[in-house]
Amino acid sequence: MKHLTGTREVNSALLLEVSRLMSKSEASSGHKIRGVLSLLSRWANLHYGRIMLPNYGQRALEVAYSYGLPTDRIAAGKYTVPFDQGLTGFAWRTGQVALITDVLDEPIFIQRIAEPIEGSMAKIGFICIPVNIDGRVCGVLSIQRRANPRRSYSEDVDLLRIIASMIGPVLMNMRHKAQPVSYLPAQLDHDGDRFVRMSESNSIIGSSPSLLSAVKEIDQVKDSEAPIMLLGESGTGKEMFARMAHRESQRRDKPFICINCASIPEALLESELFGHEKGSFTGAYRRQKGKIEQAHEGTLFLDEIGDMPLDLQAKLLRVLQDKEIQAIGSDRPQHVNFRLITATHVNLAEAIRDGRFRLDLYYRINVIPIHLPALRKRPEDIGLLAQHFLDHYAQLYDRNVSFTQGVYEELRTYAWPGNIRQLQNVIERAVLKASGQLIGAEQIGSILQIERSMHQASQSQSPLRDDARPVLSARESDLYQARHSGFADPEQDPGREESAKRSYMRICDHDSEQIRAALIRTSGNQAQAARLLGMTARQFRYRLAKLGLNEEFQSVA
Ligand SMILES: Nc1ncnc2c1ncn2[C@@H]1O[C@H](COP(=O)(O)OP(=O)(O)OP(=O)(O)O)[C@@H](O)[C@H]1O
Repeated sequence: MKHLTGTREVNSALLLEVSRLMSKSEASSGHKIRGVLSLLSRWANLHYGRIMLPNYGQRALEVAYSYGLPTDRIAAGKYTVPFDQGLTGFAWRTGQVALITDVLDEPIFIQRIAEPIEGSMAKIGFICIPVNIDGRVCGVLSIQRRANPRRSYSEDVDLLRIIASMIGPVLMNMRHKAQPVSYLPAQLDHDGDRFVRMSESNSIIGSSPSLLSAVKEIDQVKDSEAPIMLLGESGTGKEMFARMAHRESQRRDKPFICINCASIPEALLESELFGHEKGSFTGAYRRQKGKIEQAHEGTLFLDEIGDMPLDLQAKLLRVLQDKEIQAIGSDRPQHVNFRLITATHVNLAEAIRDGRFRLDLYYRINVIPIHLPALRKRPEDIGLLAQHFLDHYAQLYDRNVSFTQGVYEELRTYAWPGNIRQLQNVIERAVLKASGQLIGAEQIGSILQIERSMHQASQSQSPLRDDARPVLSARESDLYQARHSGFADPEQDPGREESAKRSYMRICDHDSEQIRAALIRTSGNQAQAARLLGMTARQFRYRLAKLGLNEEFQSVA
């Protein structure tokens, strides 16, 4: 490229290279699109290219492919743009090219979606080009560039229009190839076919009558204020349903606040829920809003409510009755208005009988109980979900892989004690381990064999009941408070961002045998072992230490 200096010369060479890339039959669609974005950055200084695709459930455009953007920020939704906002939203709604030459100077531009170029935000332009399939906008190609006297914006727009027209068919191919069938409540009343083909990641996937009836129940009560209680085994999608209920409600533009009552140390749960005033206890350096207050006007999702300590149950009941909270150390009640969704996998009737759960609270929160079926009870969904996760991980890891026929049979005959989360992990592992383009029944069979033995090992071990709720040392407690008060220095605490992904997990979810087995399988690689068990690296290290396995696995990475 060094000898190419004129814009026209660069563009012609680039287009030639792009068409070569597009015609490679062995390359996956993800590989092709990312390759194009990389060429645009390296050859034409059109940086941080991204293809934004719609998530109809969230009414927003999300990054589907990108070049140069930090993956953790993509995962955190930093670049997500609501349909009705910003330049990207404008291109999406109108089908027109949208362009600004200085992101700092444009009021409609959403600043968070731009990245500095060579350390500076000065004179950065942003271009959004609609990507069409059959004349309809199906996504948006967005790109950043620096002011450059040698490249005019109109030349870049011409180039990007051609590129977008080449990307459209690739996206269409993927749509045809992918089988995920997703359900959106908004489509409930549309004709007899209650499923729509879409690629958005947050959709509820399935076609079984039991799943459909749960979705329908949510749909029927979406605009009511009555509390919903989601009942189901771990990994059946309770949190996903809670999010859907919020997304579909009139509170959708307000916060969705989620807290897992089982995995926050008892001593800290009250402050997490109710907040605290500055100086109300050691380490309370400033006022901290509790989750209930954060959920004001939105939805509060209390996961594993069955594990809430009795004294807090009484306080929660009062909040539900009076619609007021009082932060720790405060004498001023504060009005709150939120929709409550709770979830539990424990039998609350038993907990009430044993005196571990208040009957009056149970009546208050169990107004709309919704049962989420275990995966083994709806085997017809397994194939759809497996295909959906295959598609997702093939894109994520840029692998061009598909299943052979026998795989579905293999998957259907397994009991899935960990439900959809377990299926998701199994497919992710299969994609990562695939050596060719086909994933066969044998490969899935051997992964399931390991799953079986892990499950048996966990059944035969006494569950780590005492550790079900993490107990923190005084120092850990201080660190926790500091972190959650927003005072921890991220440099000192690299796990902070990571922990935001999946805030808490119970230590008994993965006992020492599972952790040992995962480490053995990954030859001691803790990051991979964490992934196998569906944990973040930080959660994994925490459990390793808590289970006293640190020394045993000290020497491995
Ligand atoms: N119907 C579904 N379609 C697609 N993905 C699903 C579905 N249900 C669950 N999942 C996926 O399975 C995983 C587990 O779901 P989720 O966390 O909502 O389950 P849960 O019941 O809340 O689990 P836990 O009780 O352990 O917290 C998530 O990654 C979620 O995206």
